[in-house]
Amino acid sequence: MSTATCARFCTPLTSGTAGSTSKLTTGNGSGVGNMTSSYKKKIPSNSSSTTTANDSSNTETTFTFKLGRSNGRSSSNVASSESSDPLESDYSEEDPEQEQPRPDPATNSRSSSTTTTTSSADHDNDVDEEEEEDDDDEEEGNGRDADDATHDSSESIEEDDGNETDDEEDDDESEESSSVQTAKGVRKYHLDDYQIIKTVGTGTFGRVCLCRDRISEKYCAMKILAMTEVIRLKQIEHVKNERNILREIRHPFVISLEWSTKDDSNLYMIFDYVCGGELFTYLRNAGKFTSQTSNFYAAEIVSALEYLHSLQIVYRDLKPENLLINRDGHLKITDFGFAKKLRDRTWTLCGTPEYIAPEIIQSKGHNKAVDWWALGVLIYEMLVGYPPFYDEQPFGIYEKILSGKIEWERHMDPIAKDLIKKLLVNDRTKRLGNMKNGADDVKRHRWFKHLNWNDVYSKKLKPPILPDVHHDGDTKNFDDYPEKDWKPAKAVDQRDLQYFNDF
Ligand SMILES: Nc1ncnc2c1ncn2[C@@H]1O[C@H](COP(=O)(O)OP(=O)(O)OP(=O)(O)O)[C@@H](O)[C@H]1O
Repeated sequence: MSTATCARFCTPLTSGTAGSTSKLTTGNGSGVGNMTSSYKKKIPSNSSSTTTANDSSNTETTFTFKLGRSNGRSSSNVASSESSDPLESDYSEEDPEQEQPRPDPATNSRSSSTTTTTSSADHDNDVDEEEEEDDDDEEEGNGRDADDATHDSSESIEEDDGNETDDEEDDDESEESSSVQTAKGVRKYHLDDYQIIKTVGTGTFGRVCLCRDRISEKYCAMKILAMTEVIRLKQIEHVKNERNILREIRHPFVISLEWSTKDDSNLYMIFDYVCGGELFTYLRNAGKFTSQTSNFYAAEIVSALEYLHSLQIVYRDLKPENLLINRDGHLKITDFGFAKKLRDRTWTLCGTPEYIAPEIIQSKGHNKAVDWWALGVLIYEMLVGYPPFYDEQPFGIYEKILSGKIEWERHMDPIAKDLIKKLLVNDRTKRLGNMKNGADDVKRHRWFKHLNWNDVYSKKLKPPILPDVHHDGDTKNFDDYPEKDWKPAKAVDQRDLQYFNDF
């Protein structure tokens, strides 16, 4: 994500009203326009065939949506809270001009994002209904998810986080000085250890910079999130989830969090620097990938999803923008801002319109199955060059997702097509990856039959693309962001700082 405007938008998903744009400028957005135009050209005006791949449930759900700037790259969505917290009340901004969805299949880039939530009444109904039909639920416990719109306040966040991933000892230490982190047991970290070199990406709340660790001399990426923005956009829970989950995980195809801290204005997360840039860029430059190339990336994602799901973590934001290519050509999944540790289904509507699963739109509660749906969308997009459900407006995208109709290219690899069809099944109890054999069903699909999955995990497969980089700190694969655009974030007061006590 390297766009000028906010990459995440929140929209309450409630009956009958239309939301509007919330424009959040955080950078200059250079380098995105080309992507947009090449994407536009690739949206077909008609297709060779259309099939219905699933049970195409009807829905009478009406929703509001918030429009952001279309720029060829999708914006992530965030879940909006219906909390009465005054800190959160100014988030939505009305824009009557944007009220009507205007589906136009022949145009444009990936749509901007939305954020939606559902009413508590709906949730209650859904719980009963879904518990009967979803055979994957039992293993995820009985607790109602803290992302439920009615519980999406900062209070519930803290309760949730405390039970799930927090290490109290670490929290105390980082709170005191923001210079000590004991997870590795050997080093005292301090922000001054990091020399900021250059901005390589922007996000909803701030930016990601290339840094040099003065102690180890390693390059790393520092994600800087302005606390005022995190609070204003009601993303306290998601940001804490992100940090807590990242602290828990380690996998070859998942970004590694080295350290995190805060001061009185920003939250900081230090990651390995992945110098190859986003898969999105390579895909847009190539137009589409071969079946072999798509297979390679899909296999690494399957390996990562299997790992995350084994920890009851649902990722919820799979898309080419969040897949970085390392210098060795292997993937690193980044941006765990929507990741969620499951105890049961979760209800918050978040994700990116083109990648959202039907059960999210229908507010049925959702679980790991949403990641397998998104994998189907991703494989399609890699092979075809654009996503299977496309419209200028999120509303139109949602309609297409729910219709279950997929347009297929005539010359598409039939085995890959078969896998996509089995992933893009509306009924999640019949979706590959979400049935009783879990990820094994995906791994055993014919499209992957040539693979040794241990070799995949051990990075023994030959990467199809090696990024053009000259050294580990090379930034040529990232857009340029004028550094003078950045103003120091405002310090938050003591009361607001408490929201981040355990960060
Ligand atoms: N470890 C990394 N190495 C190199 N670049 C990175 C790294 N992490 C993030 N980036 C770059 O910065 C961009 C923004 O990162 P990220 O998506 O994590 O931020 P975000 O604030 O969560 O964004 P969003 O608001 O879109 O969710 C990425 O798309 C990527 O281009």
